[in-house]
Amino acid sequence: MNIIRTVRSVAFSSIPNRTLSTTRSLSTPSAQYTAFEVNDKTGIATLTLNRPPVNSLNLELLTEMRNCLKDAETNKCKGLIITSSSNSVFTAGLDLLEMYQPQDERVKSFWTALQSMWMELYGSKIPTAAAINGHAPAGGCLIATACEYRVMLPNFTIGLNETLIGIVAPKWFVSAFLNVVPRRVAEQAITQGKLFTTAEAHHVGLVDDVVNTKEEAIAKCEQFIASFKNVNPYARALTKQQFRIKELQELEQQREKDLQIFLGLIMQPSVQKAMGIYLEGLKKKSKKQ
Ligand SMILES: CCCCCCCCCC/C=C\CC(=O)SCCNC(=O)CCNC(=O)[C@H](O)C(C)(C)COP(=O)(O)OP(=O)(O)OC[C@H]1O[C@@H](n2cnc3c(N)ncnc32)[C@H](O)[C@@H]1OP(=O)(O)O
Repeated sequence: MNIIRTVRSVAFSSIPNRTLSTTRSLSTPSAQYTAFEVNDKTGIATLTLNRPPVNSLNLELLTEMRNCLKDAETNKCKGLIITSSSNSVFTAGLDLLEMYQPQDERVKSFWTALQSMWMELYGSKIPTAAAINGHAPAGGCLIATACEYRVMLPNFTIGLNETLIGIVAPKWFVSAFLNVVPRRVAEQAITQGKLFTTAEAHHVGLVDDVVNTKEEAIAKCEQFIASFKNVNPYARALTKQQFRIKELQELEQQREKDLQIFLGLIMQPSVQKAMGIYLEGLKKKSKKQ
């Protein structure tokens, strides 16, 4: 696999136009699981999740994602695309190992990092798009629905499958899902823990477009971001905020309560048992392959 490096704090306005190389990626020693590149010509940033084998979202990956999101906004990038370095998994969602038999302080930091990353992405002032080039269960779906636009490759799955693991998708997971699919579809799917195939997701509006390759997916995201080229960025950001402020304020005001509810739920012996069985099943399946 290519080693992807990360750019930090590169002001887009300070990047000269270059004809040969059109992306800039600098390394920072702290970035382990993400690549962050800014296209010199378009000003669009791409955040690539790179934590093999399945990009499961642990504390470190979530923290890196948040830093990249902040950088994209601070550096006035024209938009942000999130994708994966894997050919088959966008992200497998939250790292179950962070929640199974967890250490007290770490699991608190983990959930707090998830809240922060989500608020940064959902509330981002710049246009955001997900190029979903693989499976996107649970936390993967959360990231996709926090973006303004989603394009997906065929024959993968996406959805909030928490109930199948014996856990509950918090309200803010559900509210972002509700932005993109009708309430009746959402209630049925989330209570069932349904994972939609790409075709089903497209049918219900969970994804906006379906294309065959990652390159086409990135191009679609770029087109979406370019569709704002004649729109005042400040007016756009304030307008977007009007649509999203309620969920953001709700979580901001209830962060501690949300954390305590999360801890209370995952620390229940029955939930730990269900998670253990689920993880065991994943490991058995993985060994058979
Ligand atoms: C009232 C309000 C209350 C609120 C309370 C809050 C409660 C908590 C809410 C938590 C919310 C979020 C939930 C999540 O995001 S949980 C994660 C859900 N994810 C999944 O179910 C996906 C599981 N994975 C898969 O289905 C598959 O891995 C895949 C993504 C389809 C990819 O398949 P694959 O064949 O390519 O890879 P596979 O062989 O299965 O896996 C390779 C190794 O990776 C391990 N693994 C997979 N997923 C995870 C994961 N999410 N976390 C940790 N580890 C994972 C897998 O076990 C294999 O490991 P190994 O190689 O055997 O060691």
